[in-house]
Amino acid sequence: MTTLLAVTGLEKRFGGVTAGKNVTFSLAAGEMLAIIGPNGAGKSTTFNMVGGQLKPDAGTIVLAGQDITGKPPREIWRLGVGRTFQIAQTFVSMSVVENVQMALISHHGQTRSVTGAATRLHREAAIGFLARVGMADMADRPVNELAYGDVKRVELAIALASEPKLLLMDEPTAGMAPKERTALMQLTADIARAHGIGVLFTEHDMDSVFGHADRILVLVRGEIIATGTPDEVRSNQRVKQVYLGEAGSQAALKARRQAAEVH
Ligand SMILES: Nc1ncnc2c1ncn2[C@@H]1O[C@H](COP(=O)(O)OP(=O)(O)OP(=O)(O)O)[C@@H](O)[C@H]1O
Repeated sequence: MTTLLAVTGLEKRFGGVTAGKNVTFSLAAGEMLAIIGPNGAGKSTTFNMVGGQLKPDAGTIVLAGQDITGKPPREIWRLGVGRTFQIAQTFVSMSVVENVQMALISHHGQTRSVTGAATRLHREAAIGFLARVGMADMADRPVNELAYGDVKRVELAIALASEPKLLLMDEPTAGMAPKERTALMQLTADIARAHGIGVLFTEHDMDSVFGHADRILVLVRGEIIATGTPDEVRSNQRVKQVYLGEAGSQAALKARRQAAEVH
């Protein structure tokens, strides 16, 4: 598999706190990589260094052969690192398709030239992205009338509209019911594989992680203590000791079995 993202020796300190220490990993196109670990382990820090919101103290981040280390977020986004965001309150009264059109307008750098014509621009392309997430038939509904799981799918379509090579998802299933979580993660994995998009995500929900990640990276106090397939990570003794515990390990096993039934 081709390496999409290569992260080498990232370091980040906040005063006396080590939030990243020799963080090294790679991610292939079409791969779902989860970062897990206890609160304060450095998951968001790692994420934000890849997205450009934080500058690493040391180390390199290479995306599709291009060094993006320490570049500003907007440039990193332009070079192909997308991110899912909650739809802002100001946009929820707009329709589903208009939200995706706005993302396309921004992606094509047309924000300044748009006046009142936004409703017509990129409508077809926007519906194409909605079709990818199974929301084309809801295109003209206002976002604030949708069920929460559907809002999450629209957020995914918005992120896809910038045609990212790599998609960052920070706790994508937070606040969702278990069934909706599975559906969103499965949809994300299908899209990632079909379009060769790499997905880096953090998640506290063990079912989402162990059921849908291709590989998992375990961070503790800024350091990677294990990387591997869900089964390798689940049965790793150190991970069991310092993070999952017996209950977490059992939950992970259950998630693996459920995922195997679905596939
Ligand atoms: N801007 C900052 N200033 C100072 N300390 C910070 C800052 N951001 C993070 N930290 C510290 O760095 C460590 C790692 O934090 P980070 O948010 O990356 O962890 P996390 O794994 O994402 O945690 P959580 O699961 O709670 O979201 C923590 O000790 C945190 O307090």
